[in-house]
Amino acid sequence: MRIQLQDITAKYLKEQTQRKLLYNKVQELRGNIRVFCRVRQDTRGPCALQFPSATELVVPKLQGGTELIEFEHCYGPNSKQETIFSDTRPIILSCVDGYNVCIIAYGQTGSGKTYTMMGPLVSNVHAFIRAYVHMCVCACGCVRWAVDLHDRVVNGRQDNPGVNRRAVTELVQLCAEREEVDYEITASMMEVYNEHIYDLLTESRESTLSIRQAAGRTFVDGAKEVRVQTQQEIFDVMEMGDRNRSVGATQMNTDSSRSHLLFRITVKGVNKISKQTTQGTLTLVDLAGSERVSKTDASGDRLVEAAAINKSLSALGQVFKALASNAPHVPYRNSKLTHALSDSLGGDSKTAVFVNVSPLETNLSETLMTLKFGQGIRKIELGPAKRKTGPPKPK
Ligand SMILES: Nc1ncnc2c1ncn2[C@@H]1O[C@H](COP(=O)(O)OP(=O)(O)OP(=O)(O)O)[C@@H](O)[C@H]1O
Repeated sequence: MRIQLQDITAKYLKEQTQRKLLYNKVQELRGNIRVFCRVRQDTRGPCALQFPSATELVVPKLQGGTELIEFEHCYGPNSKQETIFSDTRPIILSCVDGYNVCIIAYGQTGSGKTYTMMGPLVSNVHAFIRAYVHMCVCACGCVRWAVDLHDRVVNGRQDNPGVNRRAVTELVQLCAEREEVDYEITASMMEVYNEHIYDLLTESRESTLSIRQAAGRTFVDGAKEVRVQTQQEIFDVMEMGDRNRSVGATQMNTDSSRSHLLFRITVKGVNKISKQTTQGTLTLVDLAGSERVSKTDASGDRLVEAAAINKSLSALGQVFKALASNAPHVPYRNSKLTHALSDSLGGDSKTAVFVNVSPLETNLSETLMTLKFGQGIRKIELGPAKRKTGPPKPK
């Protein structure tokens, strides 16, 4: 009887390992780094881009003529948030399996990065007016309903969530489905602002965080890690950090994010039967907008911010370029952003990049620059990702 049980357990573990390897192989064949293009909706003018197929877009060139550009998927202005997430969903399972996964939104200021990652933000005034009207309408007894409605209106992100919330929902669900594994999930949230890393989960902005290396891993030292269990707990952490983010008005976007946002979820698993351990991370990155200083009319603090943003984005471009050319040295340390992401970019991880662009003709030169950046990343052929597993934990 005992031998029979051991046999079944061994068979089960073998099959489980084979499933993970097979799944990873499928992901690798599709590419460890995938680039998607999203063109935002903008009612201020017609869309200057065309979409001949799901993977192609045609852009007018500045000097005349057009250019056909290909991505893993091109999402037009009417694409829904759930469609945007559908291509990214499969790599979330890789994180649960013990790989580092990184999802990045890149693009010009106001091109829809935060919309893609977080979801729409209902402006405070708009939200207040709508909530007030609903409160009045509901004053005759349905207070509870009115309060619920108010909460939903204030946070449009709950109604039409972006990649971040959908990724969290998927991750929590996948962990729950694996009854044979005990998972410990922690969340941290940081921003890189003016080449300094700030912990968004602590209120003080007096101290900055530094990056360290230990046991072959690069990590942000001292970043607060919050133990979380449910989807709602992760959303609460996200909202807490989001409130502390540096936001400023630029001429291109009144709610412009002036920092790079890094939301990291670490998933540690211990298989109850084999005691094998895994550790994967899911890093969700909403980059600050790339912008031409002249166009945004930046001065003073905004100018300093713009210079720091452009410097770190160009460092990110250099990292992708080095990876694309298989260079022996990848300059991760050229900026705080790339240094903090070094474990999540490169051969050891799986990355999805959304290049966000505007549909308007007035933004064509930035759109072309963004698309070129995305094309550069597409050239990268990353080696097989390494799964982070550990020996069985002692009983
Ligand atoms: N696909 C979309 N559909 C409708 N509205 C959108 C879409 N994408 C963006 N917007 C709207 O455009 C505005 C700018 O978007 P968002 O703040 O996401 O840009 P961003 O790229 O994050 O800008 P920044 O780099 O300045 O932070 C917001 O009001 C947002 O609601």
